[in-house]
Amino acid sequence: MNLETVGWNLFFEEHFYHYKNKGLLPGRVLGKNKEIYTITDGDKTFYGKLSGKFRYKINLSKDFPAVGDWVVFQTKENSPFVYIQAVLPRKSYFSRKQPISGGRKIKNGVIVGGSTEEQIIASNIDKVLIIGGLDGDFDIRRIERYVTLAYNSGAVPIIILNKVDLCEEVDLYIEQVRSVALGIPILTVSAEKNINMSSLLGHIHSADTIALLGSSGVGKSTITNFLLGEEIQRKQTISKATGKGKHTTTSAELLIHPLGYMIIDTPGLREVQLWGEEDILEESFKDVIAFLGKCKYSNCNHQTESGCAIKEAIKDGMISEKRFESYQNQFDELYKLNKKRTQLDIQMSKKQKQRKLFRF
Ligand SMILES: Nc1nc2c(ncn2[C@@H]2O[C@H](COP(=O)(O)OP(=O)(O)OP(=O)(O)O)[C@@H](O)[C@H]2O)c(=O)[nH]1
Ligand SMILES: [Zn+2]
Repeated sequence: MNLETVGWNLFFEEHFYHYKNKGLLPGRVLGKNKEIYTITDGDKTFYGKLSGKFRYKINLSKDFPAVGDWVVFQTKENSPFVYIQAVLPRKSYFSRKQPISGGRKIKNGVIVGGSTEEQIIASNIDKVLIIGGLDGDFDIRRIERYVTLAYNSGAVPIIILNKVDLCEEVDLYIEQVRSVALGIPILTVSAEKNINMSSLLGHIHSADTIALLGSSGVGKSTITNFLLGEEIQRKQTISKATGKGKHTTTSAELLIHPLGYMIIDTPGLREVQLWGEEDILEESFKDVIAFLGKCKYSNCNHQTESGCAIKEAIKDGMISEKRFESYQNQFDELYKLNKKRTQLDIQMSKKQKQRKLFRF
């Protein structure tokens, strides 16, 4: 066992304490293929299945092991598999809403209708790299969403503006990003031309687990390749797209660099949506929230009312209209989600009760 090399620390050690004397072992989930989990203890690789007891105990998608999780398992003599008994609490995680029943539609890029459940995409991440491209596809509103997601995950965000080789007005972009990413480091790099990539390496330490967020084409694969080196990519990835020689991520995986840092590369992370309570915006929209509650009327809609602190802040250039609009959009999205979540919680507890009645 060489647990520290794959991110083990005091947090997990404390939670493992209950299992320590029961002949159980800890390991980190590197990937999942159907019902089989690939697990490492820093030295050896194991193939794990859920134990019957654990499977019976869990109901929700978020209770299943996810890539990056620390699990507790039991080995069985003469079995090629180990048996997962528990998932240790997550220090940080990315989740998304997963539609679990029909009747859903996509409206303005947001899933509406149907039932929703939280699905963990990547767990125990230390740093999240939010990637934007300094080219024609630059999208500040996207970066703004990723900032909310990053804060909500509990990981430390770092913003990377890639393709600096294609951009002549870098400062203008940095200024825009700074206004939606308060207090987050912003690095301008070119992964392809290897410009300023050492500044990124300076933010990454041994035993760090890293995830990358960003729209299609901003350079996530190029940055991942840079960080991991071609060799690891070739050895560990599952397939390459035919013809283009481009790396495609077909399933979630945690890739380990010999220097000790790890990257979680999952297709799910690439299309992640907001999930959380409305208050997750407190961190990412500090600038807007500072003015909320300061309007003359407590039920102010921030439209045409007199004494509206938001309208005044916009007029005075303290916040931009677009920024407030983004806040409202993200808030609405979370509000709708949480209404649905409450319904789902009621459904789930009914289901649990039925199961209990059936068994006892
Ligand atoms: N000029 C320039 N091009 C880059 C740079 N980094 C990546 N690219 C190019 O941008 C394109 C997209 O890069 P990828 O790394 O595949 O982007 P991605 O974010 O992984 O995209 P998806 O796999 O669609 O999510 C490729 O053609 C890269 O060669 C850069 O620093 N400068
Ligand atoms: Zn107002």
